[in-house]
Amino acid sequence: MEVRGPNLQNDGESGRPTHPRGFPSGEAGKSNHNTGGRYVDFRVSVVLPAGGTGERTGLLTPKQFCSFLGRPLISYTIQAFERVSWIRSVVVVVAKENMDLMMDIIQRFQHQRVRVVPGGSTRHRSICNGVMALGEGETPAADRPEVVIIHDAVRPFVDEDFLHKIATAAKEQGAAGAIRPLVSTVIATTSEGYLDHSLERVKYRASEMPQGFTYDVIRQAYQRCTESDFEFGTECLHLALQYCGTNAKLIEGPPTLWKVTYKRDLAAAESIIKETLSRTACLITGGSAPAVALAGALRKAAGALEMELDVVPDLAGDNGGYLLKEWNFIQVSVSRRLSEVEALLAALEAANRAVLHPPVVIWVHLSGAGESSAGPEPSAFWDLASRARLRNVLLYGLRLHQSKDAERWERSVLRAAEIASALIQGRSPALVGQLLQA
Ligand SMILES: Nc1ccn([C@@H]2O[C@H](COP(=O)(O)OP(=O)(O)OP(=O)(O)O)[C@@H](O)[C@H]2O)c(=O)n1
Ligand SMILES: O=P(O)(O)OC[C@@H](O)[C@@H](O)[C@@H](O)CO
Repeated sequence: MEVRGPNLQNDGESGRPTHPRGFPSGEAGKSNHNTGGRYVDFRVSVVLPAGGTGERTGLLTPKQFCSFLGRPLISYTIQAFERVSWIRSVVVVVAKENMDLMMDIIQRFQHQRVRVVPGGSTRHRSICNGVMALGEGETPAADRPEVVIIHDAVRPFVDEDFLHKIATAAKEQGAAGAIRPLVSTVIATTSEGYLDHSLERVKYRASEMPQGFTYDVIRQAYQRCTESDFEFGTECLHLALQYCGTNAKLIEGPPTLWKVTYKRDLAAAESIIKETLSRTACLITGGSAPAVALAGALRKAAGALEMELDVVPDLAGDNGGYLLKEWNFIQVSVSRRLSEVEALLAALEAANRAVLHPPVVIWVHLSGAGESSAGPEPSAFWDLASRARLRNVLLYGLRLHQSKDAERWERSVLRAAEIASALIQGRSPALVGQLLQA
């Protein structure tokens, strides 16, 4: 039995899944927006095993459902994949008793392209259920993934570049896996608990996730493996080699690929999540051409500052998910009126998240070339920011005058990106309500 999340549908035109931020991915998984221009020309789906109980944390709540800033760990992992527009679908595998909880998380955080299938008594059984779900029933061959990425749901810090390396290598080699240097030496023990021998550490690596496989390889591996594999195995790469003769390409991954296993890992994950909160923002254009043009320039400038901007025209429909997932917003207005940013503040209040962590809102007033660069009454903006501050929202103002001189305009945009990045990183109460000039 599988349960489909909301809108597990295509964009209605091209048959491609829509990007979770409300605009379609390019052809055949080509990305056409802020994913660094990465794309693949084959179909990729993901299986996230999340059916465990997390015994080693010592907590009653399975670690994948432990929350940080009001959001379960698994939601952060799913979003890491949602940001990758060339991934067509995500299958989350959870214990039967957690299916409703998982569906609630998908609905609440408006995750797209996600479906939920029941797990098994072991990790391999859960992964197998996820893999089989990708091709079961009447799924036409043309809709089946060509590559399946398997990634533990409790490894939330995975980036698109590495996913791209794994998926590409899996397509070429049949299988690919992430590895990391060993931190401790591996030793073999005798049955009496003494040292038997130690392994030469330089010859070994830790097998991590994500891993990638062609769909045929991983499906065949699970069709052929034994009950003992299902019960005691921990390595999908081994199954591919043992049962398909497919030797995985091993790719050293970044240190961020670690798995949340013990209670201390949850504290580390929370700290990293908080630290990365200031590296993304949702930029709302309001749909006007000058604002959309500014958004593109700001996104490029912000990228150089290691900040990722997701650009949307508004927060209607699927984009409403930002109110639950994003902590930083940039509202661009070509009018001096504060109505658009007032609407954003009202939506944030309705989402009621500020008690956990103060969201940052930067109102950018873009005055057009040839117009007066006068902004709103400073006192009106100050009053609005003061009211927002009472609701734990940090509102800053930034005025940007569109210059006809291309070089001068480019410098202004870069300065605006630098100021926005500094405001988001700093979250300074002292600058709340100020109308800064880029
Ligand atoms: N029957 C299982 C067991 C594990 N997993 C998933 O496999 C991933 C890695 O496994 P692990 O870290 O061992 O998770 P747990 O089995 O939950 O941890 P523990 O061994 O401490 O109980 C986790 O996302 C876990 O939810 C799964 O889908 N189905
Ligand atoms: O064994 P556990 O279930 O704790 O964790 C799973 C890990 O073994 C697995 O994620 C990697 O080693 C790669 O296979």
